[in-house]
Amino acid sequence: MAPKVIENGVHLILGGARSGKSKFAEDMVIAAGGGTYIATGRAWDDEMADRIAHHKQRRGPLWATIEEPHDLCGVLERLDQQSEGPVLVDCLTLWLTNLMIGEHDIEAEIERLCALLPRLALPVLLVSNEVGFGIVPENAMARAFRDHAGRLHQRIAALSRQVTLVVAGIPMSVK
Ligand SMILES: Nc1nc2c(ncn2[C@@H]2O[C@H](COP(=O)(O)OP(=O)(O)OP(=O)(O)O)[C@@H](O)[C@H]2O)c(=O)[nH]1
Repeated sequence: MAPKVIENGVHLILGGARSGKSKFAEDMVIAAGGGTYIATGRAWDDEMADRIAHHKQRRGPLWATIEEPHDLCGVLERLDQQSEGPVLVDCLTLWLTNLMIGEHDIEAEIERLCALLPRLALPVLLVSNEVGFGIVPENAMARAFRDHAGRLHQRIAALSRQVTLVVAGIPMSVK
């Protein structure tokens, strides 16, 4: 069950694929009367396009949606000047994937995000995939991704007011 009140500051929401992490975060924003959804995902094939259409339909009219695969910090900075409502970012791991594919400077982007988040007046919910529980991936890019994600989560968790791990649809409070 989602907490009824969204507190100021950052709330990191972790979970595996199809763990219910997005629904948990969305329910919190809906309970607060709506907000802005920042989608970092892209419709790279028909299956993802179907999923995105399903997500849009599920969210309904309480939301403003911004689709931004790379410049997450730029969008957050603009929103912080324009609105007061909660912002949900879904998800950090797709943002990392997009940065890796686009050969961006990942460490610099992580530094930029970690410097920005504590300065925001907006309540921000950050959804991300916990990818570190499995065996060591065979290919180098997957290992680099897993390592970037693990380090990013540690940095974000340290500055977050709340951290929740969603397991099989059940939110577990970590911080
Ligand atoms: N471009 C775009 N992407 C979206 C939109 N809505 C959702 N997404 C993307 O869809 C992704 C979630 O897709 P799924 O694979 O279905 O869900 P999941 O996160 O694995 O599942 P849960 O753990 O249950 O949340 C999010 O990370 C978003 O980036 C949208 O309106 N536009």
